[in-house]
Amino acid sequence: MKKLRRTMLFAPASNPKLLFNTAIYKPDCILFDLEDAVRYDEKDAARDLLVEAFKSIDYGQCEVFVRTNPLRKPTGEKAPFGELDIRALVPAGMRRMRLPMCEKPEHIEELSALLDEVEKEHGIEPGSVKVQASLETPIGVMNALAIAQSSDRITSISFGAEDFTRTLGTDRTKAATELFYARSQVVMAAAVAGVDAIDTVWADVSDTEGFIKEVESAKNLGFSGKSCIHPSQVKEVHNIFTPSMAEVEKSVEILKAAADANIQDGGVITVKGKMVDIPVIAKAERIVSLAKGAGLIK
Ligand SMILES: CC(C)(COP(=O)(O)OP(=O)(O)OC[C@H]1O[C@@H](n2cnc3c(N)ncnc32)[C@H](O)[C@@H]1OP(=O)(O)O)[C@@H](O)C(=O)NCCC(=O)NCCSC(=O)C[C@@](O)(CC(=O)O)C(=O)O
Ligand SMILES: [Mg+2]
Repeated sequence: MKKLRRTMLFAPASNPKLLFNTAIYKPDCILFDLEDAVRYDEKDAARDLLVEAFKSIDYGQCEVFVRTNPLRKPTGEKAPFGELDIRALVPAGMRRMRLPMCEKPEHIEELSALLDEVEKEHGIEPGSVKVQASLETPIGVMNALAIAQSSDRITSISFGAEDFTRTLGTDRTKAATELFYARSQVVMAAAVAGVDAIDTVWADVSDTEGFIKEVESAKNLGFSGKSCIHPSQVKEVHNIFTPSMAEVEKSVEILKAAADANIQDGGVITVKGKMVDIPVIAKAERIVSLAKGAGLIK
């Protein structure tokens, strides 16, 4: 059954209330942020709060990620907080992290070497900490496939449109034409590497209509889910990324007919006048797997 990552709800780790409350909105994943949503002079306090949260709060079914600070500045020099974040949070229980501003496979290799060291030092199973590489610059997007294939730790890659448009030197528009090539590159790299692709945030919380259009477009492009910044966005994303009961029933019917006709490995039939062959069967299996993951069917 596919692990669903339809929603990743960002919550600044410097906000103690959000450390307690975010799971009640039932996102598939919570993404506690230590990077851009945390003031520079609150980075150490936010990390300390998050360490305590990991030790004392049960997040239930939510998969908990931390967006740490990066290990490197854009200039290539060592960045101030990334290593401190990892050395404090892995022993506290962090097993999923997003690396922001990932630009090349060497960034993942450096991170993986640090994680190897910290896991060993604390007697944690090697490779336990899984990584989502965040591609937020033209060079990061151009290197998407090499990054996605750079380590067994990578289970997903994400796209960050705010930093992407900043570093490209353009504006983020509602039409999103400036993002089309980059988004396509990210989903194709994820498909080739066999990992999930998570789309970027939508900052205008009040514009629900625009948000829904963007989420539908992300799903149609091939993303597995979307980063969210506000609880109100979670339900909309789940609605769009969860198959409807009509789709599920149709898929179950296709799978049953394919099994009865024994065409899983080749051959063609029609179901309700529509052709069913290997790709159609595979898509029906995907829908059934998503429906099981969402608890729609057993
Ligand atoms: C925007 C705002 C301050 C508004 O808060 P407000 O409190 O004014 O909102 P209200 O509507 O009043 O909240 C109603 C109730 O919901 C609760 N509530 C609100 N938000 C909640 C939440 N997130 N989690 C749990 N609970 C929440 C709240 O506590 C209240 O609870 P209650 O009082 O009990 O009713 C808040 O949402 C917030 O901080 N968002 C996250 C911001 C953030 O992390 N940004 C960085 C990530 S993006 C980025 O970096 C771009 C990127 O890097 C990457 C990429 O794109 O992927 C790139 O380059 O592109
Ligand atoms: Mg960013």
